Amino acid sequence: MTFTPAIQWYPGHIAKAERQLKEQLKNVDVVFEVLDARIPLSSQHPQVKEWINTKPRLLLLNRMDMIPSDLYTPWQKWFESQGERVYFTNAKAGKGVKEIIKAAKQFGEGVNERRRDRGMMPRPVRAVVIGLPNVGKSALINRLVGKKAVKSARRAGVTRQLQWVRLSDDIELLDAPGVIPWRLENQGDAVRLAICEDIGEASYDNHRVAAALVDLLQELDFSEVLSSRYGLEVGANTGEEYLYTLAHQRYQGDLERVAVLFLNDFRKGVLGAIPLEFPPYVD
Ligand SMILES: Nc1nc2c(ncn2[C@@H]2O[C@H](COP(=O)(O)OP(=O)(O)OP(=O)(O)O)[C@@H](O)[C@H]2O)c(=O)[nH]1
Repeated sequence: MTFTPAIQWYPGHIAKAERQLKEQLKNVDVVFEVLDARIPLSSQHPQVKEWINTKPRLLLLNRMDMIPSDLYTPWQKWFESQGERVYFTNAKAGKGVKEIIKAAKQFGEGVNERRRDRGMMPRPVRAVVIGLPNVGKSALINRLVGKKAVKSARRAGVTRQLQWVRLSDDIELLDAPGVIPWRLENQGDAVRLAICEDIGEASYDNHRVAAALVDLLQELDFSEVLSSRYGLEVGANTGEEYLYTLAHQRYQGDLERVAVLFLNDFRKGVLGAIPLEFPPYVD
């Protein structure tokens, strides 16, 4: 038996967020798009390319600490095969940040060459960090700026107003990240985004999302992390049955409590570095 999490989205908010994002994109030369390294495919928005148009974009696979390091090269190769450049970051610890600044400078040189060709004065390259809610945009901006300029929190949706920050003589950054709203037509993506908490104004049943995570861990051959953490094998159980049994064995049948505990364990990395997506096979 499979369960479809009841994920709801609010169209008015999505339209407003899209307008704000497009406005931010209009003002910059380079775009840093933050993806979740655990789900690099689901955390991409299909329309971003169209919105950015010809502007250079760097894909940042953030939360690199939450996947095994032997996946870095395969992902890099896969994205290269798609014509994309990716960088791995751990925005919390500040890993991979210098490389991004270097790459932005290179793009800036290109921008200024084109300006010079048109008889215009060179100026610092303007950049913006964009991504789905809670993927680590603010943490990354803090690292790029080098001080706690932007509030970063574990809860989705804390990002505030727009301002430029000078990173160096060559780079200016919008201190407010661009939040990408997600129209979730694809329920598979929706479930993975909900599991990783990379969602904004959405609501869902914790126990259904948690059950889907159990199913996914089993499908991806990670079910032993469950038995070692909770002392209960998944065996032939569905995710829903597993959580139900766990709730009755340990938590007086409190399914919601088990679901929240389990989702938090996954989201905080307590269960280990567990990727939920792998690079697709290419010939
Ligand atoms: N383990 C780990 N945690 C991270 C990383 N980057 C960010 N985080 C954590 O993820 C959570 C969300 O980070 P934020 O920077 O607030 O995310 P955001 O994308 O700005 O979120 P919104 O403002 O809601 O759009 C925080 O608890 C961060 O500490 C990372 O690379 N690794």
